[in-house]
Amino acid sequence: MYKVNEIFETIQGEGNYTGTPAIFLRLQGCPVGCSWCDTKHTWDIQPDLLIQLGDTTQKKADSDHWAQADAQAILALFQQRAYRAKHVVITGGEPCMYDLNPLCELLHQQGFSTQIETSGTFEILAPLQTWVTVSPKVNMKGGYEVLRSCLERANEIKHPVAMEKHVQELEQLLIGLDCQNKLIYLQPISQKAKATQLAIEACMAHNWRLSVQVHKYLGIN
Ligand SMILES: C[S@@+](CC[C@H](N)C(=O)[O-])C[C@H]1O[C@@H](n2cnc3c(N)ncnc32)[C@H](O)[C@@H]1O
Ligand SMILES: Nc1nc2[nH]cc(C(=O)O)c2c(=O)[nH]1
Ligand code: SF4
Ligand SMILES: [Mg+2]
Repeated sequence: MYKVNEIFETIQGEGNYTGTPAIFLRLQGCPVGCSWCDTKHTWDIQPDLLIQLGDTTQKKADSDHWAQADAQAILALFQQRAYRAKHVVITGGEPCMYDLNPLCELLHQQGFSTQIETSGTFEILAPLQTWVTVSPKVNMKGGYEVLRSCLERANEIKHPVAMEKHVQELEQLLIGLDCQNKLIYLQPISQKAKATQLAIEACMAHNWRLSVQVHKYLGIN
C-alpha cells in the first residue's frame, strides 16, 4: 500500500522531461529534513489526516492529508480521471521509502513511462525502465545521506543550489562516478536571483545543465 498526498496532471517542470505532460503521484512521508524543501506538508504521516484516494485529486492548496492505495487503485483513478498524459512522475515526500516495483510494473504494462524524483537516501526499488532523478541531499537535519548506489542508478542528477558550497558538494559526489550516460543539472533553490545566477555560472563552467522549475514561473502545479 502507498500513502498518497496528491495526484494531479500537469507539465513536468524540472530536469530532462521538462515540458512533458505528466501525471504526478506525490507520496506522503519524508524524514530527510531539507530546510528549503518546497513540500514540507508531505513530511509527516498523521493518522487523523487520512482521506479517500479520490480526494487527493481535488486539493486546492498544499495539505498534509493523505490516502492509502495500492497500485491497482492508483491506476483505476488515473483511468477514472481520464488523464491524457502517458508519463507518470512519482515524487513526494520521499517515494523511495516505498517499494515502487509493483506500481511501476503495472503502469509499464498499461503503456505508461515512469519517473521517480528521489533524494537518493533510500535504496531505489523500481524497474530498470523507470527514469530515476536523484536530487542528492548532503548534511540535512534528518541525518540521511545520499547512497552511492542511488547515484550510480541515476539517469539524471539534479542538485539544488543556493550557495557556492552546494556546487562543491556536487563536485565531491561526482568524483569517481561514471557519468557517461547521466545528465547533470543544477536547480536554483526557490527562484532566488542569487541562486539562479550562481547556477548559470556553475553550469557554464562545468558543462552541466540548468533546471529552473518552470512550473513555478508559470504559476501552475
Ligand atoms: C520536493 S522533492 C520530492 C522528491 C524527493 N524527496 C527529492 O528530494 O528528490 C522534488 C524535487 O524538488 C526539489 N526541491 C525541493 N524544494 C526546492 C526548492 N525550494 N527549490 C528548488 N528545488 C527544490 C528537490 O531537490 C527535488 O529535486
Ligand atoms: N510541474 C511540476 N513539475 C515537477 N517536477 C518535480 C516536482 C516535484 O515536486 O517533485 C514537480 C511539481 O511539483 N510540479
Ligand atoms: S528529501 Fe525531498 S521531500 Fe524530503 S525534505 Fe528534502 S526536498 Fe523535501
Ligand atoms: Mg514540486
